[in-house]
Amino acid sequence: MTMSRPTIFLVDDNEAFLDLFASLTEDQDFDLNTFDCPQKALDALDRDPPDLIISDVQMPAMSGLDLFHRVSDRAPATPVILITAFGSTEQAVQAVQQGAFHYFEKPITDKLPLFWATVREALAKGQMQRHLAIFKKKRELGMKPPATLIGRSPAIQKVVESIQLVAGLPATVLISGETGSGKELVAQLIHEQSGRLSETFFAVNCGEFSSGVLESELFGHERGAFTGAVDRHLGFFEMADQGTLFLDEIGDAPATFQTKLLRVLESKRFTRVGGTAAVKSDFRLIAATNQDLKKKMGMGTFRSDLFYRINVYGIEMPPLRQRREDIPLLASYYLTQFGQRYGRSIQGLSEAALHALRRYDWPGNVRELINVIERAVIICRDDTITTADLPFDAATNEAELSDLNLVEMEKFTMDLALRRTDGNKSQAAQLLGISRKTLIEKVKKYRLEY
Ligand SMILES: Nc1ncnc2c1ncn2[C@@H]1O[C@H](COP(=O)(O)OP(=O)(O)OP(=O)(O)O)[C@@H](O)[C@H]1O
Repeated sequence: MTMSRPTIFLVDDNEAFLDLFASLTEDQDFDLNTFDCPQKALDALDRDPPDLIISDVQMPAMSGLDLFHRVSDRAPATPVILITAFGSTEQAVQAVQQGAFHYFEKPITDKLPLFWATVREALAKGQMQRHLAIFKKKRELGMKPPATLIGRSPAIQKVVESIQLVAGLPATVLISGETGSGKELVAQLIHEQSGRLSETFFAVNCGEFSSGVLESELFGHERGAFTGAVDRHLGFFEMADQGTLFLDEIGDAPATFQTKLLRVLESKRFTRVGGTAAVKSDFRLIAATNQDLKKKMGMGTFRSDLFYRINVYGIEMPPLRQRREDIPLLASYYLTQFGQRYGRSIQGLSEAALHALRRYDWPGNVRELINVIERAVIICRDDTITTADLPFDAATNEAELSDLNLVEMEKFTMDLALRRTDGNKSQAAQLLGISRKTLIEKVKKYRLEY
């Protein structure tokens, strides 16, 4: 299924008509495949469904009406236009009553403008149905607002450069990093900057589903593929055509799925579960993992050929504790966001609260920080968030100060002075009563970043 040039199957046992039709369509904006026998058309449909089928009604092996019924079973979204000769109009009318798109009486040469208009309408309807299926799914999943990557640390700057470098290339990207460190956000940014034709970005967590469900979610399934498959279901591979598919926790993908995924990535084709038709889809894959895939490869639980296929370009997300200078920026960004959401006008965080945030190790990374800020905004009674609004034990900095040793006390005070002066070292040194030179030395020693 591609959105560029549509494909039309023309089925007629009369070869002269096939030739005539082919010559009429030379300058039309679609690809025409002609079949002198309906069975051949059905076989081709199983391999690669067209966007429209135009068929004669009276044919020896199978009537156009039968062909229409079989098409509705195998590819219900494919519109069918029937062409009738004298004497077979009744069958065509019956087919239209049962859902065929339209019928025309031969000769069509005397009504070509109307015929082409109908063909275009049928193609548009087919495309609209596919768009609608994708649109519905997108609405179901909730459209994501544009991604914002906060952070000025060198580690985040490196990530931003990687995104810019790889976004426009068709390469598969593997993002690794701890949970909540922003892997999905980076994937979304790559998608936004990739210029992919469609705006679809689908995220699927491979660890969330059992093997069977994962396959049916990604490959889709045909009606009757298994108990409960009452209708055809489009999978994410198909819906992400021209867009981006983000496979999170790829390390958790079951072995059978890994094998099938490798095949899809190599051929860009797949079949729906329970189906035989080969479906084409041009999606860009971004995968993510919070596990060490090389280790899993060593243990034999992750296919090495799949690893090399997805790790064409790797991006490593640094954990938040390794870029503590981003914590105040993230905290204030999300403070504003939640302040607006909950209708609270909170000015900021107390020095001690900010200090506690900077000291904490954030095993849940940015996601955990967001939760902490949201909770703080909700419970905060004043216009400033204090350590009392923070959940973790280490937050009680005021009480904890007496426990700090002298070095930590010094670090804390310098941190405070630098923040108060917006990082102006001369002013901070003055405030602390030490020389600028000493301050610079200590800043370096304690790795205080401003
Ligand atoms: N640098 C950042 N700036 C702003 N928001 C961020 C940043 N990094 C992460 N976030 C936000 O933190 C939350 C968690 O990020 P995300 O879902 O991308 O993490 P993840 O690494 O994919 O997590 P997991 O491994 O658990 O799937 C999201 O709401 C995301 O928008």
